[in-house]
Order: sequence, then structure tokens, then C-alpha cells
Amino acid sequence: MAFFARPSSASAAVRIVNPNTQNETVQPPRKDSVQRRCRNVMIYGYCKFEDKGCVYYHPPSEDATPAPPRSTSPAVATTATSPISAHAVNAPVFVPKASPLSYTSSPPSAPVTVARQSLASPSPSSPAPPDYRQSTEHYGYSDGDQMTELDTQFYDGSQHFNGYSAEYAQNMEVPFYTGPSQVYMSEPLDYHLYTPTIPSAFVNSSAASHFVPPSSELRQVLQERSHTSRSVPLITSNLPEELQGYHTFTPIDNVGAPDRKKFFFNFSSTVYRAINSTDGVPYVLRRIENFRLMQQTAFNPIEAWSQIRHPNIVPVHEAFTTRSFNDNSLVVAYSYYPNAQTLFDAHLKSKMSPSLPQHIQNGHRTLGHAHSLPQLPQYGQSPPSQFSLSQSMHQLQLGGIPERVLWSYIVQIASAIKRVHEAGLAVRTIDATKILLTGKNRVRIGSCAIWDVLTYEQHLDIVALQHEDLQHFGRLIFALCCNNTQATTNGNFQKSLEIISKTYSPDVKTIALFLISKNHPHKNISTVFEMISGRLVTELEDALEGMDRLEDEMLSELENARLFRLLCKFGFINERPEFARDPRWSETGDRYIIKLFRDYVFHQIDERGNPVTNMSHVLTCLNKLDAGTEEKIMLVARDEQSCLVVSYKEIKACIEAAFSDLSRASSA
Ligand SMILES: Nc1ncnc2c1ncn2[C@@H]1O[C@H](COP(=O)(O)OP(=O)(O)OP(=O)(O)O)[C@@H](O)[C@H]1O
Repeated sequence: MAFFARPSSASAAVRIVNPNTQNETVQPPRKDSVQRRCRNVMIYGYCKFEDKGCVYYHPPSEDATPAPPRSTSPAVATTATSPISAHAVNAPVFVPKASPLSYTSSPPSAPVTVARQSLASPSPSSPAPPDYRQSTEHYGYSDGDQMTELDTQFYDGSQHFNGYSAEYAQNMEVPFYTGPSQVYMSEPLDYHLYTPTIPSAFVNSSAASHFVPPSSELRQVLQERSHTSRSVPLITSNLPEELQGYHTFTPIDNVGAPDRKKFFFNFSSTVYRAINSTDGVPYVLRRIENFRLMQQTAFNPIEAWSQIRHPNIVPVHEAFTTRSFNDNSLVVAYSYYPNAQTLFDAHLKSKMSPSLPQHIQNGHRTLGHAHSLPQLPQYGQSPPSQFSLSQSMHQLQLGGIPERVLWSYIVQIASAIKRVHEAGLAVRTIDATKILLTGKNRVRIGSCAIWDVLTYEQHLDIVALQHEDLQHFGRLIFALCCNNTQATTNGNFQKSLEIISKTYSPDVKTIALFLISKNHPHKNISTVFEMISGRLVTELEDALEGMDRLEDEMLSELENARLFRLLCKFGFINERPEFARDPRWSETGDRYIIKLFRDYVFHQIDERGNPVTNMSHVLTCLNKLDAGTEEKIMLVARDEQSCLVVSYKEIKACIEAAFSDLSRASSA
């Protein structure tokens, strides 16, 4: 019979050989379970529950098989000195009922040399080993079995095992039971080893939440953003190759468009994306054309703005002047949000269809679009009433945005204004063309600080500017509700008010009127927050739900990196063509164990000979391998004539050794 012995390296891997080759005592016929030998005696040499109610048979001390010393090499662990006889395998084994693949894993214990009947052909002359591949029922551990009463004595469900701790390693003989449930684990579940998922009752990845689209759409949107931020324009003529540490300039607005507005004091502005050579990150550079900065102190507001970090404000990074565009330009650098849209583009631009925006008519929703048809109720949410559904439809048909989205914008923008006002600044860019939609219903005020630089010499009154912010905010609400940027001017005011009264709740009208009012005695951002306080709870709930969703998405990706690294190493090591004719490479030492382990992970078959393609088995094995746990598994040779009992820790060492051999060779 062939078997493998690792040549010289120390290992606890223990081969298991055919019991026919040994001088076995004949296994006494099986009795009922009360007469069966206690497995603790088989494995540890004693049972600490012998006198505490363990119902299994405990032989007198001279019969008790002592625990074998941990072998340092499989060559040492020969069958001649095998301290545990073949009938050891008939001792009660705790096999997880729930895990169909667990027959090949053994409970953590000291290395054991056990005689093993060939899995393929049990010999009638030798004691019948348990058929690990058969019914787990037979050895299944249930509430009524041996361990239930005993183990609950020392099981502490609240105790957390750390598979890496020294204490854990020393106490490996402590059996691992998961408490009074029926599930038996051969190894404690450890956060290093697997990724539990959040109960789907709370997180539904296939449904859109207020801030996060369904999983598939989210992935697509992220891919598109990544694609956009890496795309390079075909023609970038007339743009500087390098400017103030930025390179790869790409215009991201319509530079040559005839209807370009002159937003900043009649200064034209152009927006570019450029890569910063210091950190390699893309930024947005807004260039104010033909502007000559008269004094260096005009940059003071930039410094104040760069201190402001708020989730609804596009961060300001730096500013500089340049003549590289063949004029005197002021350039302000901001964080870049790929595929961001202005509120104007998202909600107000569409002249094609005054009733419904085009992307809604097409049934196409992207993350950047805040428009969404009234959504079906989701788990845990009360369904919208018939009234609110018809309200939303009505709002959309009139071209305005749904009320829920509108309140979300109001809360976010108000929150940004509050932060800015508290910092002693004014926003000054509360305008549909300067507020960006950077995610589903997520808005950020952009182009901040520019006005302050442009008007630095005018020494404007900050309180008046803050007051103006609120007025602009009111105008924005009117524009969004009525789908008209001129909703409050050109004699449209009364008509706009009617539209709002008809299509939105009274609260919208109240806040919009309060914001555009002049000379209101208590008009400040704190009063605004008092007025919208009822809406904050909904916003908070939706934001937290979005966080749960994103965490859930992240969980599903968490293991990728470590598993990918492991699989790469497998790929490098296994079946290298240059060693194809050299069995010493793949059939000996570490590489052989790795090869068998790969079979164990990927090439298992079920009792009917069909391939097992169980991803969770693969993930569990690879995670345990990556963590290098002490848990032992049995690796069976392809001819089923020999097998090895080896721990994940040892397999990990084998992989690392084989991989570093290859790395050394490649670097040499
Ligand atoms: N920080 C940013 N990240 C990503 N894209 C941005 C950023 N700031 C602006 N943009 C994009 O740049 C484009 C041009 O912005 P801009 O503010 O010039 O809008 P605009 O409507 O063209 O206004 P204007 O007519 O005043 O130039 C818009 O599509 C906007 O989405």
C-alpha cells in the first residue's frame, strides 16, 4: 500500500494506513451506546466527565489508551507505534448533523494515528470503520445524546473564542460545542473564518432604499463611476500638460456650448478634471476665466473653506492663479465626484417632456437621478397610502419632484447651510446649477468659496449674505416644485404658489414662503431647523437604512482579497508545467499536501460520486487556511490508499514554503 511521508520537515501530519497491515485486536462487537467506549478516553487518555455522569464506557486505567505525544514528523508516526487501535474509530464521533461535508474533518485534538479502512473497500476481516460519508444521523449529535447534558456545564455561549490567541491554542483539548442547540461545530466559529450576513429581513439588497439603489444597480453605477474617472479625452489640445501639480486635464462641462451662462459676476467658468501628481487622485478644477487677483489675502476665504468638512458640501482643496490658459485665471480645486449631475441637469433641464423626465419615461433610473417613481413598500416600512401614491404621481406629472425627495434635499441643504453659517461664512452658491447630485438622492453644494474670492475687496456684510442664502434656498424649492427656474420671478409667483399648494403638503409651502420672505424677524437657519424637525427623523432612518445596506454590500466583498491571494498562490504552485515530469515536485513534500488539499477543497464528490460544488465549503476551507487554524482535516490520496491528517496551520505553512520557493526562484 502506498502512502506519503513528508521527507524531513517537521510536521504533525499523520498518515493513516490500512488496518489490514497491522496487528489489530479484533474489534469487540458493538454494544448499545452505553457500552461504547468514550471517545474522550480514546483521544485524551481520560475523560474528565467519567465520574460526572458520562454514560459511555470507561475502561480501567491500564486499558485506557494514552494520548500520543504530538509527533514531529509523519515518518515517526508509523503504524507500528500507533497508540490508538483501529477500534478507536468506532468510538462515538460527534459529527455535525447540519454539515454534509464534515465527514472529512476531525475534531481538534492532539495528532492521532488511526488505522483506517480503505474508504473504497471495507474488509470484513477488520472492524468496520464508521462510514464517514454515510449518514450523519448515525453519529449525529442531538439533544438526547451524550454531550447535551455534559457540555452545557462548561459551555458559555457568551464566551468569545479568538482563534489566534495563545490561550486558545493551549486549550485546544476543550471540546467545542455550540451550546444546547443541535449543531455541533468541530471548530468554534470565529470572526476570522467566515462572514455572517445581516438578516435579510433588515437588509434587502434587491430592493432600492432611499439612498441606495438595488445591489445590481449599485454595482453598475460604481463601475460606471470608476470608468468615468479613468477615461481620458481623445483631444485635449490647448490645455496645459501640467499645472501646479495637476496633469491630464479633461474638460467636464460643455465648453463650447452657445447657451453658457455667466454665473460668476459675468465671469465665464470652466470645469476640468485633473489628476494631482502628489496623491494620484482626480480633482475638479474650476477655472474662472479672465480674472486678475489683486491681492494675496483674497485667498483667505479658501483657507477657511478648506476647513469645512460636511457630507453635503463639496470639499475645497486649494486655489491658485495661472496664466497657463493664455489669460489670467483663478483656479479652485474641489473633490471630484464622477458622474455627478447638477440639480439643474437632473430636474430642471428637461424640456423634452414637461410631464415626466425622460429617464423615468424610459423606465431607466440611475443613481444620479433623484427622480424615482413611487416605490413599492419594503420590508419593515408601512406601505404608502393610496393618497400619497397618487400625490407622488401628480407631483411627477406636473414636472416637480416627489415630496419625499424634496424633503431629503431640504434637510441636506439646510444641514450644509447650518454648518457654513456656524463657521461664520455664507454659502452663496445655493443654485440648481451649483448643487450636485452625487448619489441616489444625495446632494452636495459645490463651487463654494469662489464668490468670496471674487468679491473679497467689497467687504460684504456676512449676515446679509447668510440671509441671502436662505432666500436662494427658498427660490430653489420653488424651482424644484414647479420645474421652473423662474418660478418666483417674471410674474410667476402666484401661479407657482398655486402649484405648490395643489401638489405638495402644506409644510412645503410654509417653509418655501418662510425662506423667500424678506425682513422676517426670526429668519435664520436655526429657525429653519425648528420648522423641518419633523422630517429629520425620516431622513435619519433612511440614512441609517442606507448604511446597513452598504455594510451588507461590503460584507459580501469582504473575503475577496484574502481568498484571491490564496487562490493565486494555489495557481502558482499547482501543476506547474516545468515540473510535470518531475514527480518530486508535485508528489512530494509540501506540494503533495497542497495538491491533496486542493482536491479536498474543490474536488470532493458526494456518496453517489457526483461532484460537490459547494461554495460555502470552499469559502470555509480557504478562510480557515488563511487564518491557519489548528483544526485538522483528513486528506485522502487520489487512489484512496493513503491519507493524511493535517491541520490547516500546517497546510498554510506548506503553501507559504512552496510559494516562497517559487518566489526565490523567480527573483533569482
Ligand atoms: N466636484 C465635482 N465633481 C464632479 N463633477 C462636477 C463637480 N463640479 C462640477 N461638476 C460637473 O461639471 C459640470 C459643469 O459644472 P458647472 O457648475 O459649470 O455647471 P453648469 O450648469 O455648466 O454651470 P455654468 O453654466 O455656470 O458653467 C456639471 O455637469 C457638473 O456636474
